[in-house]
Amino acid sequence: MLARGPARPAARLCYKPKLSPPSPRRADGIDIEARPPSPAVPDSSSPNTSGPLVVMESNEPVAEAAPSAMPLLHGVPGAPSPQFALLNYFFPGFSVFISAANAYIGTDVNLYIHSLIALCGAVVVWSYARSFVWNLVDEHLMSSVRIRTDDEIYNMVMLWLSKQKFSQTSRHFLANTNLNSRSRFMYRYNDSSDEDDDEDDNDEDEDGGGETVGETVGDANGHQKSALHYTPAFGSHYFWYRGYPLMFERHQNRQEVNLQSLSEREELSISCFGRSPWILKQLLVDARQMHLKKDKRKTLIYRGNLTETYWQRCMSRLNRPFATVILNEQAKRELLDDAADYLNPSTRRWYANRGIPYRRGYLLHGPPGTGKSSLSLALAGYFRMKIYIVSLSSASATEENITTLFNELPTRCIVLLEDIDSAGLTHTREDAAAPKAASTPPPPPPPALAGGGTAGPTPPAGGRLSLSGLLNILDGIASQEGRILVMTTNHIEKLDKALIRPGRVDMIIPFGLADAGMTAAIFRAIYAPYENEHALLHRPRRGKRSRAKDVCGHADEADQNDGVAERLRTRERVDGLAKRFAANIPELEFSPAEVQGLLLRHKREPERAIDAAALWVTQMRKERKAKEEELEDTSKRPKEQPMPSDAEGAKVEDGGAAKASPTAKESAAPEPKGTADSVEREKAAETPYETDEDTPPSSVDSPVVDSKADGIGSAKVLVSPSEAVSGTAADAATTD
Ligand SMILES: Nc1ncnc2c1ncn2[C@@H]1O[C@H](COP(=O)(O)OP(=O)(O)OP(=O)(O)O)[C@@H](O)[C@H]1O
Repeated sequence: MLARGPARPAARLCYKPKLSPPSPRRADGIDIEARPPSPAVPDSSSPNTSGPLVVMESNEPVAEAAPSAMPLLHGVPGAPSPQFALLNYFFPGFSVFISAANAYIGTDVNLYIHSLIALCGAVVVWSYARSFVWNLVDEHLMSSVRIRTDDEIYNMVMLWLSKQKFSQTSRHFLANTNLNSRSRFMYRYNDSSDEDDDEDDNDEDEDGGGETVGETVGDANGHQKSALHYTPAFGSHYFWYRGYPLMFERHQNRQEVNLQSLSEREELSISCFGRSPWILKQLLVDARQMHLKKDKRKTLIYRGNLTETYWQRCMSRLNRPFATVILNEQAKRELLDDAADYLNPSTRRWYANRGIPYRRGYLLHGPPGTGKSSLSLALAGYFRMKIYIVSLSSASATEENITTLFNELPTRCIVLLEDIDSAGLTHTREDAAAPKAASTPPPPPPPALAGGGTAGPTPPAGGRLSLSGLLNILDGIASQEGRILVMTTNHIEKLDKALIRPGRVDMIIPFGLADAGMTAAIFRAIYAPYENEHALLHRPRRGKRSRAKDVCGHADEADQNDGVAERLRTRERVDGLAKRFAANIPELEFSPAEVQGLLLRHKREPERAIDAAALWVTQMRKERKAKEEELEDTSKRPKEQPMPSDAEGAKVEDGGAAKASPTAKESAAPEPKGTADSVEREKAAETPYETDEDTPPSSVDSPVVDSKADGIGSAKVLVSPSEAVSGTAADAATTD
């Protein structure tokens, strides 16, 4: 449709020539007009402007709506307006946006360019101003604390955070199965067994009605998987703490560019308003207490890493109740009283006033498997002390290393030196290396020491710890005060008098083989039901399936309804059975550990344990006899055979001399494997199965070697396959 008329001559005069022929896209890429060129539009260059004006009506609005979009208004035809070009330069795609707005909304955004530029400027200025003001506020009106991953406080704060509501509800969060720092500086404090804590945490939550923190998941077999903990993601998070608004920030520390993973490079900070940081300190105290509470029911065990000379936290065990260590009641009471008196805060001053070094030492001695380590652990748990174990028979146990370790000990702790007789301290290295060492008793201590003097034998070559070195570490002038030293040995007679003189050892506690009373007590400890477990006894024999269920800890309804009365009845019955069992075991012939081994094979069937006792005794005796004969053969052999090679000698030199001493129990001679007792004796003889590869193969029926049941020391302990599934029953029964 064409129109002729004088309605808008100016518009036509001005625009038509420039729009003809209209181009869908200009040289600068800006869409101006999407309409097809109109053949009726006269050429602007044509001088014939007086001719009839034929204009497409549809072009009119374009001519009117476009002026601001038309850059030629500003001069050079086809050139974009400066603002337009600038915006397009800084915001690629801006022109597309403008065109789209033009085409679809009919709005000319160019009209608002100035406003837009002003807005952008305002935003930039605001962001700068805001950060400037915020920095000022932060610096002068706020307090903050930074927490790095290489300090234990990180673990504490993370635990605390994971229990806060804002962590639970945060939309951006990190899920962790292990909250502890991965920093290599911190790794030493980490404890793989802490995963077990989840169960305890949940218990506490149930008790205290606290927030749900971890979600421990059990599989069909009742095995617990690690709990999930949620902590706020990287960035800033705001929360309320004791009525104060606080800000938690989690940063990635980009300056530390190394091969560590992301979580190792993070840093936490918590800020509060006000110039006083007391609320932050309060928060840290809370976090610390929560962390300590987590370990409240645990005994923390540290092991001396002699290569890198630091104490490595190797595990935490539920406190072992003192009552579960079967020992002469009077001896136990005396030990407890003595330790309690020593640890009393006023005692330290008492010692200091009299110039007496504030130290206490106990020596526990007796045959293997009689409860020495168990008592040490129970003592640590009773007084809530950490236990530090160091192996003096290690090749890296030099005087310097041990001194460094002892200097790092906290003031209140238990230091455990296990099997001190086997540390090779009573003789020089040269003596120990002598080929006869494997078959002859060690030489008597040098005369200088026999009288209790502190001068030791010649320091061994290679920097190994000497007796005098150890004595200096234990109570030399530079040695630390405040700790309790516990030494255990199977051969008190081998120890130098200097080592066990009063002042170094203040109480000697003997442990013995099981008498009737002990045997009955062990029986009761295993079969008596505890409040937190369903009765194991007197279940009607059921199908395989239901028995398997019990093993996995699923209590059936009847078990759940077991009341106090039933427990009492069961205990009475167990008492009677215990007496019967004790009557079947000869007194002072077997160690408590050996008796416990037998019972653990029938841990849900006390009657069967009683029935099996007689046969077990016969087998044990047979095995012992066979072992003694082998031992005799072995002891005769050196006379007929050539001397051992250098390599064998070196083994003995590495602390093996005492282990190879020719007593029936401790002989290193090969023995038939496969029974609990033979493996127990392997433990006693400290057969050096250091790695899994070295572990002898075990059949289904034979016990397997696992980490030590009492969790102390690196020595291996023996558990039956069923124990391997459900844990050490005796120990489980004794947990609080
Ligand atoms: N007197 C005891 N009371 C309770 N349990 C005992 C006793 N003796 C041994 N046991 C049990 O036997 C196992 C081994 O005990 P423990 O390690 O304490 O013996 P030990 O005397 O330290 O042995 P070793 O001299 O070989 O180190 C543990 O599971 C422990 O529960």
